[in-house]
Amino acid sequence: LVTISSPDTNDTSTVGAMWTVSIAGELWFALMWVLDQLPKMQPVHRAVDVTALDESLLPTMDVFVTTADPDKEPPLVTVNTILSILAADYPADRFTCYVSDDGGAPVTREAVAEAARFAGLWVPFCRKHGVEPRNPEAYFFRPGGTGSVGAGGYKGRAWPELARDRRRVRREYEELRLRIDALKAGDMRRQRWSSLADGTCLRRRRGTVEDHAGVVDVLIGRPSRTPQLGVRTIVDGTTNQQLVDLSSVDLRVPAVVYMCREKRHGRAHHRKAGAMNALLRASAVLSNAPFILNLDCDHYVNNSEALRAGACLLLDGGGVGCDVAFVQFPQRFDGVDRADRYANHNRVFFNCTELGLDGLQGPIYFGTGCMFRRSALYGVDPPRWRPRRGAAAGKDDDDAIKIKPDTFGLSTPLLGSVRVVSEQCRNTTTSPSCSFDGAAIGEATALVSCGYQDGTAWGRDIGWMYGTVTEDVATGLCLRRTRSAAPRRSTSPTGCARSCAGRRAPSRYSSPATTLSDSAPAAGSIRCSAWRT
Ligand SMILES: O=c1ccn([C@@H]2O[C@H](COP(=O)(O)OP(=O)(O)O[C@H]3O[C@H](CO)[C@@H](O)[C@H](O)[C@H]3O)[C@@H](O)[C@H]2O)c(=O)[nH]1
Ligand SMILES: [Mn+2]
Repeated sequence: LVTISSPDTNDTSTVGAMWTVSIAGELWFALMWVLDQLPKMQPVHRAVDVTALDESLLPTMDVFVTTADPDKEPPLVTVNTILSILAADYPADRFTCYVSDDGGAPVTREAVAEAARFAGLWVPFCRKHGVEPRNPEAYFFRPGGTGSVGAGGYKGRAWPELARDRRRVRREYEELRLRIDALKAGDMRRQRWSSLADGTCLRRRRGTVEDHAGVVDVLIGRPSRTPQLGVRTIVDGTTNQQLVDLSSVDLRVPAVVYMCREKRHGRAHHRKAGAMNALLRASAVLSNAPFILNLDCDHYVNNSEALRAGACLLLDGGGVGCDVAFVQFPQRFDGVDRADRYANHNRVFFNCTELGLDGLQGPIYFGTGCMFRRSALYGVDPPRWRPRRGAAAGKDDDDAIKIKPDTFGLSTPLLGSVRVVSEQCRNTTTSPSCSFDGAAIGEATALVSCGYQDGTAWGRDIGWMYGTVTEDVATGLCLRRTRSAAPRRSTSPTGCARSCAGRRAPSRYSSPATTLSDSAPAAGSIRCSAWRT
């Protein structure tokens, strides 16, 4: 730098300015580097032992899938995501898959119904042979998928039987793909036709329909509590041909609910945050599960034990599970490059930064692949932060929560469900009542109308935050925001302890990150399809 001089003139002022700017730049980058290193000083590596979970005490779970535009997010990708969820290793009667279709597209609705039908074969097949991953496209056709390899990676008992079953299921899956292609082709024809006939029904902005009624539709109801074994075959409806012998396999498939929130021209819809809050409300009056897993439609569950692993951390988290607001799974983008030259596996962020942040107050919520505690999304403080109002009377009523109607809106069933959840942290094992009857569906439809949130705290103090394009980061940070006084109790709550996870030092709600996918095969991770939209 010292030797730089202007060749044409003796004017040293230009050189001085350049020198100053470059030194300032270097100092800035040095500061950035130091700031970047500080959060990584205390990385926390967690391991879970899903076998320690008591099967009969597993809490219920609601899984939310968001999709918005069938042109940018192919319905086949959404179908595969849904199938990877339905086939997850979690009791079928204890979780519900909610699919939000923000575009209100008939093609998405039909594709979800196709997925629900195909799940009747795919889910028992996965259970029978313990296949991984449980996304059929990845299983059959991706380079890492075990659906095309020999007996080497096989976990089940009967290799010849797997080979036979796999051939048949693959044929069915290929037919499903063709049906979805046909749906898409039909949809495009319909659009062209209707745009000629009646332009008003196609008010579109950036690819998504902006004007449609709210719909809540139960595609698969809640299955029975007891396994349905002993059925000899699944019979193909058209050819009456035996497909797969499922005589000793549980045939139950988890419940599937299709939802499309109401959208009206000129109203603010708040993009994904609005869709997530609509899902939160609708699911509250249907299944009201204490734990919620959130996935974008192009992010599938790569490991069938992911739901159990997340539940493990939320239940126990090293003895203070009730203080854990969310568990963020790593996101890996598949299929771009096996050697990962373009860093699609996000190793620096998920294996380093997020673990470091876990050692501080918890990692950042990254929009997808995240398991939440419902009460945290409602702004309910964790038990050790609640004032001990009953202490003077010798009674600990920490769990008593004040729920104001103007916060949540006027729906009485919703307020009732919020009360149940906020009092539940000590005992997530008593499943809330779950109902998919006509009254509940009607209430859920009212809750996804676009006027419901007017004058309430949705998007501000509860649910996903509005007013930002990165609602994920904002929501994650708000969950850790300290609102009440310092903790009164330092002992861990004992009601939901399980022997499974790592250590914790939170301020308010904490949120472990998991790197489970890299450490052991019995682990959870969320994989992303090859593209991002
Ligand atoms: O009006 C909308 C817009 C989007 N989405 C859904 O939201 C998700 C994410 O939207 P996308 O446009 O795909 O954003 P990305 O940049 O791919 O997503 C990343 O960044 C977002 C904003 O930070 C996060 O919400 C996402 O979870 C994260 O994966 C997708 O499932 C969409 O279907 C809706 O449901 N309604
Ligand atoms: Mn996306």
